[in-house]
Amino acid sequence: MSALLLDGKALAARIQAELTHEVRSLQERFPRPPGLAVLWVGDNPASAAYVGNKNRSGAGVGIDISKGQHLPATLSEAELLAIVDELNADASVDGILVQLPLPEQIDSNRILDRIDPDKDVDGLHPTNLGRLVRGEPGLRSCTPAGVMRLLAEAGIDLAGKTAVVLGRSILVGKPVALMLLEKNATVIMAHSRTRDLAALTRSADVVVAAVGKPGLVDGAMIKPGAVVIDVGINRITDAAGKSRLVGDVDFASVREVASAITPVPGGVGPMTVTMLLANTVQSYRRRVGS
Ligand SMILES: Nc1nc(=O)c2c([nH]1)NC[C@@H]1CN(c3ccc(C(=O)N[C@@H](CCC(=O)O)C(=O)O)cc3)C=[N+]21
Ligand SMILES: [Mg+2]
Repeated sequence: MSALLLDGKALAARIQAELTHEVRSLQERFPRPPGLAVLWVGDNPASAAYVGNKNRSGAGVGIDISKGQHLPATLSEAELLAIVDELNADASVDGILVQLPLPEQIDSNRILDRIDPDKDVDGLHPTNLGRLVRGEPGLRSCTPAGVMRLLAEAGIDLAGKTAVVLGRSILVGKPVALMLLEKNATVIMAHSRTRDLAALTRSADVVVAAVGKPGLVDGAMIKPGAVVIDVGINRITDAAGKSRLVGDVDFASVREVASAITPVPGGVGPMTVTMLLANTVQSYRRRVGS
């Protein structure tokens, strides 16, 4: 058996086309475009591809990305707080995303706490995380939202299924576990201290890997017919000395066992960017009163 490929790139393109249309028709009534400000501090290479992709896609759907900034690695916390304050007060900005990780002189939670929750398109402000825990609508983290959208579009029903989430980060593991729970999955959160990970993953109908370890999940750890979502984005140098992007899942062995699998690249990554744009449009609608 070879698993169905969950094509995030194709789905992202479709949703972005819908967003483009939506933005264009909104602009017939509201003159200003949606505005997204991405703040990237320092030169973390993991962020480079993401920022580039967001800028291209954002501009593509008609979002104004001009308030974004690439800031020096030596920036102080006070300086970053001041920039967030300015963006909070700027009526042309609907979404603010502060790229993580931040340099060590900056406390990321203090920055995230400062973002206006209604502009928090990354869904990381305590108010938006609280709404998620409560099951209320609100801005939701982009990667988890992208995972859920991929599952929904593939018609994968989660009710009563056992879902194992690998990784407990605030960016992915914790929020995706809550979203799976909201769809009535039985959710198990595994992490670096988990004993006998393979026994847990072999019991799972759905595995979401979000750890950042290439090859962590292989075919022997997967129950035949399970759905495997690979959130990992790892840049490695392969045997031929070429740099390439791989996930946390050993794609070759898992695809022979799973019923559906996301590739890396072209799976969850493009969906993350797309959910960010969707959140920006959602925030824009709210702010212009539509
Ligand atoms: N506040 C914050 N929110 C984030 O959501 C966030 C962050 N910080 N810091 C960094 C990570 C990483 N991340 C990616 C998103 C999309 C791709 C993506 O589009 N990947 C493409 C390929 C990109 C390439 O070719 O390099 C793909 O998987 O097909 C990658 C990485 C979001 N992150
Ligand atoms: Mg962990």
